[in-house]
Parts: sequence; structure tokens; C-alpha cells
Amino acid sequence: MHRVMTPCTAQRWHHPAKTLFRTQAHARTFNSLSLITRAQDNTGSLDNDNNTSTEDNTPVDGWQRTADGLPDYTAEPRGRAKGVEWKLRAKGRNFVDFCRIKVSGGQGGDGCVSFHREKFVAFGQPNGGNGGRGGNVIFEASANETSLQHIPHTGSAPRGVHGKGSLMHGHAGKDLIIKVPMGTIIREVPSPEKEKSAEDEDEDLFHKSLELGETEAKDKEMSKRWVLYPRLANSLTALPEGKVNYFEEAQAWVAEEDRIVEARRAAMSKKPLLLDVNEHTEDGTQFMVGRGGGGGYGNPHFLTTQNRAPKYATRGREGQTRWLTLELKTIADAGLVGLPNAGKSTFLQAVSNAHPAIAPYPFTTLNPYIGTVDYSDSYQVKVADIPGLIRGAHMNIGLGHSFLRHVERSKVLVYVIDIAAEFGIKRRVKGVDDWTPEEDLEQEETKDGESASLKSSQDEDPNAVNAEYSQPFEDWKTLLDELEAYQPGLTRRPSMIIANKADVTEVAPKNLKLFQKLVHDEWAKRRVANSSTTDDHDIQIVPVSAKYKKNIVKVTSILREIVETEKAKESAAAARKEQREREEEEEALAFKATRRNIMNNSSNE
Ligand SMILES: Nc1nc2c(ncn2[C@@H]2O[C@H](COP(=O)(O)OP(=O)(O)OP(=O)(O)O)[C@@H](O)[C@H]2O)c(=O)[nH]1
Ligand SMILES: [Mg+2]
Repeated sequence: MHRVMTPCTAQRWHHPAKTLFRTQAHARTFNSLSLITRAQDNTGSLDNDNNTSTEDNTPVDGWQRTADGLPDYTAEPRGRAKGVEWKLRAKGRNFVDFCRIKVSGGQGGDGCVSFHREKFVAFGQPNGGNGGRGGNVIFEASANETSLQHIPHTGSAPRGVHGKGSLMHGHAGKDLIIKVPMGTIIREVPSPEKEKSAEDEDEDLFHKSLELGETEAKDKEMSKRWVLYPRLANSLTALPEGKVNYFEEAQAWVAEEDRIVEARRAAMSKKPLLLDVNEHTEDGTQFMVGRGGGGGYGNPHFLTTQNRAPKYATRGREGQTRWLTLELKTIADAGLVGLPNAGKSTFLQAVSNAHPAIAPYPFTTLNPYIGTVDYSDSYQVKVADIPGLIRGAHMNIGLGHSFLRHVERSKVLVYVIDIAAEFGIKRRVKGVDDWTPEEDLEQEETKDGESASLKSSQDEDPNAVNAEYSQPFEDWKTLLDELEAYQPGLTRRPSMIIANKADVTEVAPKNLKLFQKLVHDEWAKRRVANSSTTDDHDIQIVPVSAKYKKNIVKVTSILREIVETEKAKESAAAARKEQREREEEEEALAFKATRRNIMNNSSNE
């Protein structure tokens, strides 16, 4: 069975037949209708109302038109350019793989002050119920979620229900369950809201007392923690001489309990929360991230042998509030890495039944996309297609490198190289090549005012074609450099190269030969340099045509081989770790037993 997971936004830019219409039947109807309209337009035999879009040149479907008024599928659709610009401006900050959320557990329900009332029972016992606990905020690992798009900015669980008379306790607030995709890292961050200090609170109280009068302000403050029986406050102020103020006693108890709860909460929040929902996490595992506040006590809680009619109850406690950042690092077996337009999405479409956007302009893919490659024996390999990488991505050029986090967790790196690329000169990237610190220094040293950087660029002719120059090789090196700049050691992962667009027979075979030679030389050099740490694997280069699905099976079988080897290595390492831990535990137990024996023997003597 094919299973494709994709963020919703990634599906936005498809072939028009896929974007505009829900079903293929709709698309077919539209295509046949539009063909009829076009045919009629060309013959000019029909001056109908339907072709207003071609008349006033405003295409209804957003695609640019060719001179003869037909949609130009090779050009970037209108409106999309804006989307790309926005993405480029935001440098990946607006990916749906990072978000911040404020979670707050629900407040506890208030306790109730109530007394039993019955005919001939004038002064019944207190019977106010306790308030219910506030709801918790819970994150649940879900294999069905693929992005953080659905995560709200604030997640507040509902409060507990208040207690009622006749000892009816309020029920607990419902837990708020937020589903998070596998591969999410949850971190607690400091609150951006300014916390009120004790001085600020005093000042607030002072202002309130100016507004309301001192006693009223105090009552209001007290009512934040206490539920008082009507007219209790008056009776407390006019307490006859010699009568004990039980309320003060109750306040002291509650203050002591508050202190303990605060200390426990402070101890718990000392270490900021850090959760990793990774591939070892089971689907449906729940993590409590915002604890609901406890419910308030009803008045029977304050019943003592002396005080038979407590006329106060407490309010529910505030729930726990936390600020969390969620970062999604897609978990895939293989990550496709390549320059824009190399054919990553085309390859993914060829090997899986994913339908990523494919178009001949750069940055077609704006969000990571995952497809599953299915083998005949039901084995599956998850492949992640990420946006194109360009030189300088580590300096946040292009879409930046924020999306590289999606290959960070891939076991295998698959470099997709356009083997038909033929420029002959080094591609210059704005912001990377225009300026270097060395150029600046040279400029300073130049006395005659002529820019040294200009001179140096004149000295070496950029258009000079080097016999050993290979654009695909330069592209591959760019990818390696960018990955290394993002995370040192990333390129040491098991990897393979897809030499895509091998169907372009004019250039591809010639390019491939040189590319293979240069890559093997470079790889050998790197293996020597990193001999202590590099896995001793060679890099395989497979020429394919993703567009025409040629040589795809070879790639998928090599990919499976590498993934299986890696998985076997991982499970062997996990088993070794488990064995070591078990041995350590047994050793510790044996040591304890021996010590106990020695102590027993010495006490017997
Ligand atoms: N001739 C030929 N063209 C190909 C092949 N694979 C992809 N293309 C074309 O290359 C262009 C870019 O393909 P995409 O799959 O969108 O490239 P991408 O690497 O995903 O690009 P970005 O998403 O922008 O990073 C499209 O016009 C494809 O039709 C191939 O094997 N042969
Ligand atoms: Mg793409």
C-alpha cells in the first residue's frame, strides 16, 4: 500500500489539473471544455461569453498565457512568485516545521460554602463540595500528523467544575490533547511576558485601594483565593472580644499548603522541559506539558471540633503555564539533497506515489515533502524531498538552511545532481561571491583608487572553459560544503548520488564520465582526511532519468541496501548498549549483595 505524508501547503502548487480540481473527473471535464473553447477561439467562429479570460487577459487559473492565449505551464504562475518572495524574505522562518506555543493547564474549580438545610434542622452541617481539577495540556505523538500547521498559538485546557451544595464535587476539566508529528522536539523557553514582581503587585493593590477604598480592595484581593459566605467579611471585622478568628487559622493552613505547592512546582520547573518525539516513540504516547490546577476545598474541609460552621472555601489553583517551541525534524530513511531544479521532486514522484510540485523554475518545493517507496515484499523506505539548496545557504541565502533539519535525521543522504548542467563558468551567487573579506583588504591596500577585486576578477577570465571543469561536480561540492557548514560531519553519513537528467544525451554521457572520475578522486581524498571517523564506504553514482523513469529500480535497490545496513547497524548498537546496561546493573546488584554479606558477617562476629 502506498502511504504518502505531506504538509498541506506542499500540495498547493501542482499541475493545474491537480490544484484546481478535487477529482480527476472534474479535471478531465475542464480540460475537454477548455480545449473546445480554445478550438472555437482559434477558428473565431463563436463569440461566446466564456472566453472573457482571454479577452481581458486575466487568466482565471493564475497561469501566465502564451501569445496565443493558452496557459504557459513552463512559466511561473502569477501569485506564486509572491509566495516564493515571501518565503525567501522570511528565510525559512515561516516553514510549518517550527512554532511557539503557550500552554496553560486549566484552573481548578472553586470549592463551595454550603450548609445542610432541612425542615426542623436549623443548623445543618457544612456540605459544600470540592472543586474539580483543571484539565491538563497533553501532547500526543501521532504518526498521522506530518506538520506543525495545526498547532495553535495558545493551548489552554478547560477549568475544573465548581463544587456544589449537598457535597457535590465538581468534575475535572477535560484534558486538551494536541497531536504532534513524529520527529518533533519540544523545548521549554523563557516566557516573553514580563512577570509581575512583588513590588509591582503591591503597587497594583495601592492603586486599587485608591480606586475602591482600602477594605473593598483587600476583600477583592482575598476573594482571589477564598470563597466567603455572604456577610462573613463584616462579621469578621466586628468579632466580639475573646472570640477566636478561625478564618485566620484557616488562612495560615492554606498559606502553608500554598508554600509547599509552590516549592514543588519550582523544583519541577528548575529543569526546562525537553522532549524528543523520535522514531522510538510509540504512536499515541502522551506527554503532559501543562498540568491543571488543583480544585478548591469546600467548607467541610475546614471543619474542626471548635469551628462547627466554617463559612469559607478556597478557590481552585491556577494551572501550569509554559512557553514551548516545537521543532519538527522529519524522520525519513533517506533525504534528497540537491540544487534547485535538479529533479528531486521528479525523482520522488517516480519512486513513490507522492505528488510533489514539479516545475522548471527554482524553489518549486517550498516545504519538505515525504514519500514512501514500496517494495514488492512490503518493505518501505521513507524518502524526504526538501527545498533546493544553493551556495551560501548556510549564510541564509536562498531559503536559508532551516529546512536542512529535515535531512539531519535521515539515515542516508541521496545527492540529486543535474548531470546535464553545463555552464562552463562558476555560477556566482549574489551575497556570497560579490564580497569576501580578502577583497575588502585588497581594496584598502590599493592606492590608486582602482578596486583590486575588479582587477583580480579581470585577471582570471570567468568564461575560460577548463577541460577538467565539471558543473555537476561543482554542484555536488557545493552541496557537501553547505551540509558541512550546517552541521559538521553530516556528509559522513552513508550516501549515494543520483546523476539525474541522463536522458539529455547531448551532454549527459560526456558529463557523467568526468563527474564519476572527479567524484571518486574527491571521495577518496575525503576518506583519507577523515580516516578515523568516516565509514569506509564508497559512494555510488547512478545515472537516471527521473522524468522518464529510467534506471529507477537500480536506485531503489541500492537505497534499500544502504538503509537496511544502517538499520542493522543501529539495532546492533542498541542491543550492545542494552547488554552493557544490563551487565552494569547486575554488577551493581552483586556488589551490593557482597557488601551486605560482609556487614552481616562482621555484625555476627
Ligand atoms: N529532461 C529531464 N528533465 C527532468 C528530469 N527530472 C526533472 N526534470 C525537469 O527538471 C525540472 C525541475 O524538476 P523538479 O523536480 O521540480 O526539481 P527540484 O529539484 O524538485 O526543484 P526545486 O523544488 O525547485 O528545488 C522540471 O521541469 C522537470 O521536468 C529528467 O530526468 N530529465
Ligand atoms: Mg522540488
